[in-house]
Amino acid sequence: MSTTANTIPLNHPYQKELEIATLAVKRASVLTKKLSDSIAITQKTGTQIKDDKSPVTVGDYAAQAIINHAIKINFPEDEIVGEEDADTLREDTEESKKLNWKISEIINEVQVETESYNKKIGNLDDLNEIFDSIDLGTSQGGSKGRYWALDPIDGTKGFLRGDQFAVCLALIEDGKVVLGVIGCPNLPEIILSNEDMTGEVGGLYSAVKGVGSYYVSLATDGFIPLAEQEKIHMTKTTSPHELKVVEGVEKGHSSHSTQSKIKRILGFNSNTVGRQTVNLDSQVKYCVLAKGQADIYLRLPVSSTYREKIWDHAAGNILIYESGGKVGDINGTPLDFGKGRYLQSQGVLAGNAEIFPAVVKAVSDVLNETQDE
Ligand SMILES: Nc1ncnc2c1ncn2[C@@H]1O[C@H](COP(=O)(O)OS(=O)(=O)O)[C@@H](OP(=O)(O)O)[C@H]1O
Ligand SMILES: [Mg+2]
Ligand SMILES: [Mg+2]
Ligand SMILES: [Mg+2]
Repeated sequence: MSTTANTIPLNHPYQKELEIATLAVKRASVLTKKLSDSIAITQKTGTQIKDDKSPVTVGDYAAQAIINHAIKINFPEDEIVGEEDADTLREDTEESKKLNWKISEIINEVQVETESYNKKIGNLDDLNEIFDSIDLGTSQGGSKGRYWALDPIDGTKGFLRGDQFAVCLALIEDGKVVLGVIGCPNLPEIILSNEDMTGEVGGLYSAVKGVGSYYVSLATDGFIPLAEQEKIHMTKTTSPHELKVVEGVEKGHSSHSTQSKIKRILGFNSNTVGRQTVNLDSQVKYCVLAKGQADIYLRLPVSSTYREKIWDHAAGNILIYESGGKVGDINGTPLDFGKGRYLQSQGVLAGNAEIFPAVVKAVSDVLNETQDE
């Protein structure tokens, strides 16, 4: 536990929001971890074809139902910008029936396993309640008022590969993120390189505006007050040989070739680039950065028309700021979460406060050079 732990005020802002968000994300993390483990087992035994997307679909809907319900019963005035809606589930088809059965079964199972949470975040009893809860996620967001941004499973592709994924929830007020909670069910505590990831698997990362960023094992029971969690910090590293970059796995989500050019400008060479790059799906990238296990996150756009969704970055954004880092678009301009369900800007860069200006400069050099070609 951190030596600075006792400096956290017991009555920090957003205490109730943090407790509810934590219990909801934890319950959803238990659920998605079960599904993720079931994919790993069936893949090993060969009983399931690799591109069967049903576990991730069940997980997406079930996790959104659980988290939306927790928000609704505690903060009935708040809106939710959620990734999913229940339109498909309401269809009268055999496929939907099968899916619905699986969704209610796993929700029931997890509610029994985490029964002590029911007092605070309630429970879902029937399918209509589940559909209605999923459909609470239709808010358009914006620059006024209070709403939550939810990605019930971020890193769908990672989930299906048995790699990294995250349950991500953020609270936004007047377009600014004020709280973020990320459950990382498959994330080892120590990330050294693509080949070297060790320690306990499963982490919970939380940040509250003005209070800080914190880590606690997902295996802990219930809500652990921030004073008892580990306070985490970004690095201050600027030395080219010590820098570590996190980037995505999917080449369709970020431009690995542009990122290679940027890394070269930052001083990486062909001998060190492997050790200095860690590829991870989902917002676990922000968590690894906030915990001081990497210094830079590069997400250079592959297409000029793609706009990032707010639920893909809101929780990670506050985690970086509250641990002492910076986040921006390809120009280094802070991300604006008050423009609706999408960001208007392109790409994402994050880094420790010392290295961030050099990253923005390297990105600008590479993008200008590409334009001239
Ligand atoms: N073209 C393109 N560019 C950028 N981002 C895209 C693109 N297409 C999809 N997405 C979104 O990427 C989300 C997953 O991001 P990751 O960080 O996991 O991608 S990566 O595999 O690690 O590169 C993923 O979130 P989930 O759907 O929740 O998995 C998508 O919202
Ligand atoms: Mg996502
Ligand atoms: Mg998702
Ligand atoms: Mg998606």
